Amino acid sequence: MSFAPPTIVPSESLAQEAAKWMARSLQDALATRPRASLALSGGGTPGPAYRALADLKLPWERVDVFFVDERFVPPDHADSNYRLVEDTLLKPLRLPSSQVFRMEGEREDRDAAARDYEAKLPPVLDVVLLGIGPDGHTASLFPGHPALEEQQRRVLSVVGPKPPPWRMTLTLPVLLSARAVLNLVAGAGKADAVRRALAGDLSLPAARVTNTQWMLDPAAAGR
Ligand SMILES: O=C(O)[C@H](O)[C@@H](O)[C@H](O)[C@H](O)COP(=O)(O)O
Repeated sequence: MSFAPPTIVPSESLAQEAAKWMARSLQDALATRPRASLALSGGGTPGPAYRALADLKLPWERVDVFFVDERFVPPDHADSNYRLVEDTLLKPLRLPSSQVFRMEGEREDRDAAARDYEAKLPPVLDVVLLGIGPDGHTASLFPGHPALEEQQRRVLSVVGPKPPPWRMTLTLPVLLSARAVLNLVAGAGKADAVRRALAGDLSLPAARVTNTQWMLDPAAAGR
């Protein structure tokens, strides 16, 4: 199976275009269902897209926010994906906590935290925002890690090479069953990983999420 052709967007409008893609996908889900689920990644790339999304008009009272992955740090830590999403999306929208399903990175028992998150996840996620690392990881699914082969568990705690090392992540079956998935990528440092993933190099975890639409800036598309 191959990917849909990537969308290439000027760097200055990447955040806005990603926000519009998320909004459209949420609207599509809400057209046929009472509520929609949105699962978000961390990292350095998506913050501006979340800020742009917060400015878009949507029936936010019908949207539930989930997480693709989380670092095992407290929610107010600078490395917390929750904190990123809180600062850029949840606070600007004043989204009530009843609509926010956080991965509990502050827990000592990491496996129990992952199992508890499985219980919170809906059967199918409507909209998922991913990123890719220069090594081809996506979510906190790293190249060569046994978590990549997981078929039963929907959420796992893993140790990865990207600091901070302890992570919680959705697994491939969850990502592959999602209704709309975007991989948002910026910068020349990702160009080689993007090229290899789009060419179907399955040693890259991002290449395994075959239902992904890619949105790249020209530097990330450079190879
Ligand atoms: O929390 C995380 O680290 C992620 O969710 C991770 O999968 C991220 O999307 C990529 O590493 C890209 O991250 P950057 O945007 O920082 O390059």
